[in-house]
Amino acid sequence: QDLSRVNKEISDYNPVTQERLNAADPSDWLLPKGNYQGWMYSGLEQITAENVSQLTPAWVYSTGLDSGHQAPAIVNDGVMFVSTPYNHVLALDAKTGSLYWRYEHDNPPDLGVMHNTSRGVALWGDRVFAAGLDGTLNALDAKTGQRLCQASIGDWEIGAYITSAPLAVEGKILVGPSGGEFGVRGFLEATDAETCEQAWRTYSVPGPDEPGHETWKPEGPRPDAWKYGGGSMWMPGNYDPEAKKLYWGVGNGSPWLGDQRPGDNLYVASSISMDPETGEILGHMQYHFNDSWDWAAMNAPMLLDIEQDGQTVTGLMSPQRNGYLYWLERNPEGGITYLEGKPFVYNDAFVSLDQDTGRPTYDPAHVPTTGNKVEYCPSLWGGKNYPYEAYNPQTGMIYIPANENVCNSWTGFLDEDTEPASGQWWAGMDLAELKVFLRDPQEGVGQLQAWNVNTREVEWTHEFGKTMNWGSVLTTAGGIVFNAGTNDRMLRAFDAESGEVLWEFPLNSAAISPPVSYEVDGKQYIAITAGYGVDAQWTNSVLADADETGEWNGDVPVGGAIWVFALPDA
Ligand SMILES: O=C(O)c1cc(C(=O)O)c2c(n1)C(=O)C(=O)c1cc(C(=O)O)[nH]c1-2
Ligand SMILES: [Ca+2]
Repeated sequence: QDLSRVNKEISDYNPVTQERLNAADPSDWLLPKGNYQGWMYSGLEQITAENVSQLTPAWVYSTGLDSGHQAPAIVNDGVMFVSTPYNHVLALDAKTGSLYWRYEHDNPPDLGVMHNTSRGVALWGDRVFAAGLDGTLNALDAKTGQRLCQASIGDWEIGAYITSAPLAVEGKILVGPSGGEFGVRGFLEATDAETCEQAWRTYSVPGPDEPGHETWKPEGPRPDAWKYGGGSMWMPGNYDPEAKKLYWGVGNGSPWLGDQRPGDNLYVASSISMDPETGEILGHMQYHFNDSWDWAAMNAPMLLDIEQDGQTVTGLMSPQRNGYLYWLERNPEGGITYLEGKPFVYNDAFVSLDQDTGRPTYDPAHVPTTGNKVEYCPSLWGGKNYPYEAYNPQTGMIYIPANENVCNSWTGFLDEDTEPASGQWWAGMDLAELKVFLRDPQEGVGQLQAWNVNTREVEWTHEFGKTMNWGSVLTTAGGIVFNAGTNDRMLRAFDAESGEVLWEFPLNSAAISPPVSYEVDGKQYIAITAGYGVDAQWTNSVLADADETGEWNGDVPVGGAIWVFALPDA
């Protein structure tokens, strides 16, 4: 059937090669985070801290859909691709905003998934790869949006839907399904970009005879807990093209209660390195063993150089959902070693981190257990959730979209009535009884924090007040940091050095997608898709309802629109 409506076929499309992906030409935005290292950094410098206050909309395009728009605009040589909730893909002229084509994925009519979002597409050759909530990976003709082939990765009926952006590496398209709340055993799958055939699949929970399987002790209420242990890989990873190593994040354990799956539970709540040819797991850093908070570790660490004992080492950095910022070392063989971890928000469950390994010591009062009501901070959504942090090599700072001051409590139970991986909620807690609250009801929540990579200290913090921050961060060679994601629906520009607010603009809806930058015909653009929904909207309304100060805006408009900004013509 015809899933793509073609308005105007794209002529002379510029095919995407490994060389182009490795080089990350700043006029393009070919990867979810701009480069393989995961920096959310643009080398363009036409828009500067001095002139950013003159930014004006160049064009706006309504997606025609509501709910949470989380995809960055992917831009290849003047052509923009945006994926939406319910898996539409729009191809647009990045300069004018006129539509080339719209692909509407044929999700089953009875599709029901917990997060109906999409975090972007992958480009390879003359194809666009879009995952479906139904668990498919779809290869589209970049010129027309026609579907050329399809792979079945997950199965939404067991809870293995896909929200992640796929990542293209050396002719393979890598993506994993969600399912950490549904008793799905997580995995990452590589699909051949040409044939849509499976190249490899690696489970994040090791099976019998695989290293790490011993961290799933057959001693709890379910001796075979590993079979449905969660650890979904629901965010796109990063890649070291020189060492040819993948870096991916692994999500929470399933169910959420660690005492129902005794042991450390590798590779839940870990960053792992993998061989892109075979999918073999080569190294790991588990941030917190036996995850019991849904804190997960789904965001891959950024690849950057850091200073350690007066030496420059190849490193990894990651502000994790558990509220700690980590400095790690990576070696060419894929090994990952811990250097340091520091809290960027209040965490009451970690008493300390082991100096050599980073392994936390827990305060048992704040570790959820079966049969008990337990309170902990940060909340299950974490000190930050899926939004991307950014790294600016010119300032030497990383910029973290943080949420301080949010805590929660819930009661764990052993669910003996539901089959794991049956598509039914299987987290071992009842969402209807979840209580989300502020540690200090007078204080605000959302922040943008700037940390110096080498001194390992905070340089500045912007506090947004009575709102969460669900916005990914973009930083540029023009000395700017862009961030949206707040309930006042502003897109803001900050001075990258000082944190001063230089510009703000109210979008039609709050934007929870990553801002990006690109260039066409010598002009620099900033693009962001607005469209509030999913957990950002849910947490905001919970906190607005609980607010007693009257300062919390619970009335945020919805609706998807792609916004593109530029400086006025001289
Ligand atoms: O464990 C998982 O498989 C999984 C998947 C997803 C998802 O696919 O969006 C989310 C989460 N967990 C999650 O814990 C979470 O807080 C979350 C927020 C959102 C969102 O889109 O707002 N998705 C997800
Ligand atoms: Ca989860």
